[in-house]
Amino acid sequence: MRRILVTGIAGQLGQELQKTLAPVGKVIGVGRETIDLTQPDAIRQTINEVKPDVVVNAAAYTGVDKAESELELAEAINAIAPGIIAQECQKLGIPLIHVSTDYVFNGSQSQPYRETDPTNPINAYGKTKLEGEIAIQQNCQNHIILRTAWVYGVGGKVNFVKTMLRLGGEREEIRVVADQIGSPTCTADLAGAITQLIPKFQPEIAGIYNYTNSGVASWYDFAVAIFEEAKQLGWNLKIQRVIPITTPEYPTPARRPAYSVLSCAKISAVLGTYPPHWRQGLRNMLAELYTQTYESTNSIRR
Ligand SMILES: NC(=O)C1=CN([C@@H]2O[C@H](COP(=O)(O)OP(=O)(O)OC[C@H]3O[C@@H](n4cnc5c(N)ncnc54)[C@H](O)[C@@H]3O)[C@@H](O)[C@H]2O)C=CC1
Repeated sequence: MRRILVTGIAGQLGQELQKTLAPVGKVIGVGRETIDLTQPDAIRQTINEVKPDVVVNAAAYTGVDKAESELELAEAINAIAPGIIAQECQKLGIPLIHVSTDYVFNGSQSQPYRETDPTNPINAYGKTKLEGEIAIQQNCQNHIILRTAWVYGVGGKVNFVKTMLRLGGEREEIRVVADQIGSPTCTADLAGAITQLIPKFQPEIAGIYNYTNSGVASWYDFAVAIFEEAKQLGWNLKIQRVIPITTPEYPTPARRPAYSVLSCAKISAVLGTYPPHWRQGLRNMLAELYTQTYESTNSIRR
């Protein structure tokens, strides 16, 4: 049976991969305690001990704002570590599937970014992720770099959906940025795509791919949809009004691209299907989260 080493197993994507990858191989999931990506020797040692048939790198420094002041740490995890993983995969002759981001682009385009469009990150996180992509391309022939965006999942400790549900339970009114456009992407669909890619991998398909859910939204649209769908499920929320605001009205340490829609035509040709619409992904995620949240409350009551 194929052995799949997954880094970042405790992250929102990692947790989903643990579930979805089971039918295509034996998952060896490692978290920060087993393989600290700031330690090159630990990376080399773990890969050589596990002897995987494929590596999925789902670990990353994902604090977009904190990366502005912790550049060295972000670089170690997002730029240097992927290069070392890539070297080990190359030595073993195995494929590496690595997850990257829409933040490699500056967001000035008004049509979906294709894999070949010029990169130009506008924040520290995006720069470190781009450096990681380059390190992989230079060190491992059999790579898939999967760029995604606006990721959320049931397993995440913090993500936009969970933040909205918390705030929506506390407040009647909330202000959300309406001038940044992207495609909210649920980990279940992203992990599903990675799961499909693994058995299909051949050296001829190596390269960069975009994968997000279909359709576009602003953070404001996304928030409105979260509340609509959650209320339909019976979620207990106070929220009455979502107010659209502009990016300058919600200043953050890191700049964010205004437009980060990614074209998924290339990966759809490989998978034989387009990604589901983001609203469907959201509906599925909320249904699962609702069951988890309210089932555990019921069991406490009992
Ligand atoms: N969350 C998002 O909106 C987006 C995420 N991505 C990318 O998707 C991938 C998955 O991200 P998420 O699951 O959302 O992130 P996450 O923050 O939920 O998980 C990242 C994982 O990496 C691990 N990690 C951090 N530092 C480490 C270290 N020094 N050594 C070992 N492990 C370490 C963390 O413990 C965590 O489990 C990442 O490559 C991220 O850059 C891309 C676009 C958007």
